[in-house]
Amino acid sequence: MVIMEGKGRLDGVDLRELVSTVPTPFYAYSASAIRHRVGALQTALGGMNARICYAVKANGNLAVLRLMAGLGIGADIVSAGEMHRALHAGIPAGNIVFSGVGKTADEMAQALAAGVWRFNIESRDELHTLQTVAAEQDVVALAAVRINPDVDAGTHAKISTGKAENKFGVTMDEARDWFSQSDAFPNVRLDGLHVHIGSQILTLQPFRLAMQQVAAFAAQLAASGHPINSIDVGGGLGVRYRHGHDVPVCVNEYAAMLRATFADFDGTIVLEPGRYLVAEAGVLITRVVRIKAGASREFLVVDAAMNDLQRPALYDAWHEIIPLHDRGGGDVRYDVVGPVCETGDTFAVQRSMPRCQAGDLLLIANAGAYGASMSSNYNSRPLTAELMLDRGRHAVVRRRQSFEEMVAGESLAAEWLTA
Ligand SMILES: Cc1ncc(COP(=O)(O)O)c(C=O)c1O
Ligand SMILES: N[C@@H](CCCC[NH3+])C(=O)O
Repeated sequence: MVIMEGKGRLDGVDLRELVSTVPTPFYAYSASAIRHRVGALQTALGGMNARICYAVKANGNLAVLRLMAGLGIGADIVSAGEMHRALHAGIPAGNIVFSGVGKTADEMAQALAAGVWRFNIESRDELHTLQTVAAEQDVVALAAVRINPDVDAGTHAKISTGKAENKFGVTMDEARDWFSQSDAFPNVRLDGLHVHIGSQILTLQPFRLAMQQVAAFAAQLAASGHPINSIDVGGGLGVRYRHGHDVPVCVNEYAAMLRATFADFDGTIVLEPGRYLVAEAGVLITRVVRIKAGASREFLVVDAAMNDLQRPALYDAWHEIIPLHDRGGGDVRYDVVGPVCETGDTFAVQRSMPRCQAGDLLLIANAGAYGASMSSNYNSRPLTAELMLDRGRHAVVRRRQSFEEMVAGESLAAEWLTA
C-alpha cells in the first residue's frame, strides 16, 4: 500500500511511538491512503455522470466520514444510526442513499424528515411502508428498486448478495409490476434501479453480467413509459488482502465497463463502494501478551481479539500480520490468537513469520474496512481506540471505551430484583 513507508510507519507516523500514549490494541487509519483511493475512483469515473456514496458500514468512524464529506463523497446508509453519523460528520442529506432489507417505518420517517436523497427498496412491503410514511409527511420519496440479478459474485457465501437465494432485492418481473402499478404509490417516485451483488469481488465478469441485466431492464422500462433517472451499481470492489493470491479488479477497467454498459443511459450512476476506499488505509496494532507452547503448536497470544476484528473468525479471512520489531533469525510458524474464550478467536493459523517475544508489537494489515465497524464488547472487552494519521500527524478520533461507558445504559434492576 502506498502509505506504508517501511516497517512501522504509516502516513508519516511511527506507529511504535504511538503506543507510549495509546494503549493497544488500536486501529490507525491513513487519511492519505483514503484520499488516494477516492482520487483514483474519481479519476476513473472522469466525465461520467456519477456520484460516489461511500458505504458507511465499512467504517463509520466520524473522522473517516468527515474526510469523505470534504472530498465531496456522499453516503450509503443501512440504518438510522448510520444516517446520524453521516449527517453529524457533514455529509449532506441530499447526498445520502438508504439501502437495506429491514428499514423500519420509523427509520424511513427519520430519513425523509432529514431529506435523504433516495431509498433503495427491496420488497413490496417496504414500498407500501415508504408510501405510507411519505404520505404522512406529505412528501414524495425518490426510490430505486433493488434488482436481484441471480449472479454469482464468486466471493465468500456470507457476503454474496446477488444470488436468487439471498435475501436481497427482487426479480425484474416483480420490479416490472411495481413500475406498472406506480399510480398506487403517489408519494413514491420510482425512478431508479439498484444492484449490489456482493463484497470483496475480484473479477469483473460478475459485475458486468449484473450491470448488463440492469442496463437492459432500464431501457425496457423507459420504453414502456417509466423513465429511469438513476442506476445505483452498489459496491463490491475487492482489495488485495494476500499478496500473490488476491488480484483485485483494476478500478479503471471497472469504470470502463460501467461506461460501456451504460453508454445509452443518460441518468446518474451511483456507486456505493466501502472496502475499496478504506480497507487498505487501516491497520490494527496489537501487542504480544505471551507466547504459549501448545502440545502441537506455538501460539502467539496477542491483546487484540475477535471482538476487535471479526473477519478471520467469521469468514476465515486472511490478514497480513507484520511484527514491528526486527529480532533477526529465521521465520517460525505461529497460530496468532486473541484472549477471547473461543477457538475461533484466531487471526492466523500456522503463519510463517519472524520469531517474536512477549511485548512485541504486531501490525494487522488491511483492517480499515469491516474492522472497528464490526467490533463488539464480547468478553466485556472495551471497544478499541481509533486514530487518524495524516502526513506525519495523528489524532485519537475515538478513544478507547472505558469500563464505565461499557456498562452505561445497563441497569442492576436493584429496586425490584431480589435475591
Ligand atoms: C447495498 C450495499 N452497498 C454497498 C456495500 C459496500 O460493499 P463493499 O464494501 O464491498 O464495497 C454493501 C456491502 O456489501 C451493500 O450491502
Ligand atoms: N463484513 C464483510 C463485508 C460485508 C459487506 C456488507 N454488505 C467483510 O468483512 O468482508
